[in-house]
Amino acid sequence: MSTTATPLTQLSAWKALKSHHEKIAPRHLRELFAEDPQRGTKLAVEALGIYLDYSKNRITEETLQLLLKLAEESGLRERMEAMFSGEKINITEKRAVLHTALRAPKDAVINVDGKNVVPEVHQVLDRMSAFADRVRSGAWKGHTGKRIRNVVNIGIGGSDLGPVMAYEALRHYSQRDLNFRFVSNVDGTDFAEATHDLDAEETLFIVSSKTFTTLETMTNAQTARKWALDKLGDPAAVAKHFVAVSTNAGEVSKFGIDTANMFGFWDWVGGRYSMDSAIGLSTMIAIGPDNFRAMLSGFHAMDEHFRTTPFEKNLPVLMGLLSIWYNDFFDAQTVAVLPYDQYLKRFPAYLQQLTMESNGKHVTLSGAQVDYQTGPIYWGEPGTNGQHSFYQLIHQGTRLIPCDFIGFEKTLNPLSNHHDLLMANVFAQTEALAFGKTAEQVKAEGTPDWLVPHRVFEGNRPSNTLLLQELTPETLGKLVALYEHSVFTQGVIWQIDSFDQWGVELGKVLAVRIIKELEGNSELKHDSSTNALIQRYLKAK
Ligand SMILES: O=P(O)(O)OC[C@H]1O[C@H](O)[C@H](O)[C@@H](O)[C@@H]1O
Repeated sequence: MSTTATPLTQLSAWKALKSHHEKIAPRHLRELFAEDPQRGTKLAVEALGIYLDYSKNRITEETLQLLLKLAEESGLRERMEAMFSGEKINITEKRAVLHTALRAPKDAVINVDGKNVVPEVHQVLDRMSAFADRVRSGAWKGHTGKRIRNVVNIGIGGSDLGPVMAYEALRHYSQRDLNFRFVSNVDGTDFAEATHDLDAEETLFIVSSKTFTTLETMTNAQTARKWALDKLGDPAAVAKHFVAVSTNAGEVSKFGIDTANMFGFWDWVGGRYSMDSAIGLSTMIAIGPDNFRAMLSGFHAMDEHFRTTPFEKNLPVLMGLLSIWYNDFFDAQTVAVLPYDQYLKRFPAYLQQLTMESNGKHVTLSGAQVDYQTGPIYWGEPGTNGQHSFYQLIHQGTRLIPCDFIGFEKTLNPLSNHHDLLMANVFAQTEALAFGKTAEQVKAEGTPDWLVPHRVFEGNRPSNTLLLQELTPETLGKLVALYEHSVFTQGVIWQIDSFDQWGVELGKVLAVRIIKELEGNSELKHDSSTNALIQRYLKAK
């Protein structure tokens, strides 16, 4: 694959956007809405039951045309095809990027190095389904003959965030007589608190790690093994209480898990794109194979939408382009993701890895230093909690924070008027952010002059509103894939490798060196700060 492209800032659409931005920056959303009474429905798209209202963005028709031209000039269409067809677009690791194959239908053909990967994907899904059914029905017994009541997923990064997010998101659909826990942090507290009330005879550990070498996960897995064997006595118990999810059969056997109890995946699945591979085993046990497959069909529907829909109606492309607009032209540093659904409470955390590990890059595919900003910081909390915490800064602070509001037309828990109150807040927040409140309006309310400036809302603060029908496994699949492809769109435009994560390495290597120093008496050869910190810790130990 060629890595030489016209530098981003030399593209004609980029240059045009630069000067266009000067025209748009002083314009207020109040004026833009006043100029076109249809704006609120014109700048909106609906696809796959997802309604994206992007009218409350600081854009005009011209902005949109220029952004769409930027996507064309960046070769988005070709790069998309390269990804979907299994080209090795992760150039620094020489790997294909095929999370889309994980949700492809059985009869699809997707070749990697001349081999169709789809049959293997479905074989693993079938094995997962059979296993999940046995755990759910109680047919799978622990070592002492008791049925499994607790499922503990041990993993970190992509081997944790997807499973936790999906479990929380789809809790409504989960089998309620099974408990699910997630252990990720190497801090012993995480394991201790997750297991303190569990009976080992009824507990199944899923050790999830793509590489099966990750320090945190291996440490937690060893601790789990000891915890289980201390209570169950017999090393043969491992076979009934531990299964592995990994690409590395060798390390799985070394750990003592029979590869018959291993569910595999492939190096063309990135960790942060792996929740619908075998890494989703805990999700499948929770919601059942049929619901899991419904989730995969949601992912697939969004894949097809992304691949086949013209850019101007393409949800991930539009969202990706809007993110570029604020990040690169307005110098916005962050994006707030605000789901108005308690079940999506871990969605912002999940998105942090997806977006920031993917697009937190400072060189282009050819290794040149970029001279523009790449991935913004993603953050957020579910509404309405965030409103009583950090929204103050979004409304009246000095920074521009584009927001994604996510709401559902129907609730899964219709208690009195809760859902109306929740949704009223979504609509009120986006309205307040966009239109604010002028000094005249504040004065007209009888506010004393000295207080007026404090109570003025400038407005002109942009947001997207995503309105979905109902939170189902299928909808979740669509929503996650929407963000995956938005991240891809942005990475293509920035000309970066969105699929490696070298930035995680240095800290890991240094930690390994320091672990030895904490255990032994070796001489400390760090800088004066690191030396002093380590010495202080060693003294107190
Ligand atoms: O699944 P594992 O191999 O254990 O990796 C877990 C995580 O750790 C790494 O450091 C990467 O930064 C993540 O992308 C990955 O998801």
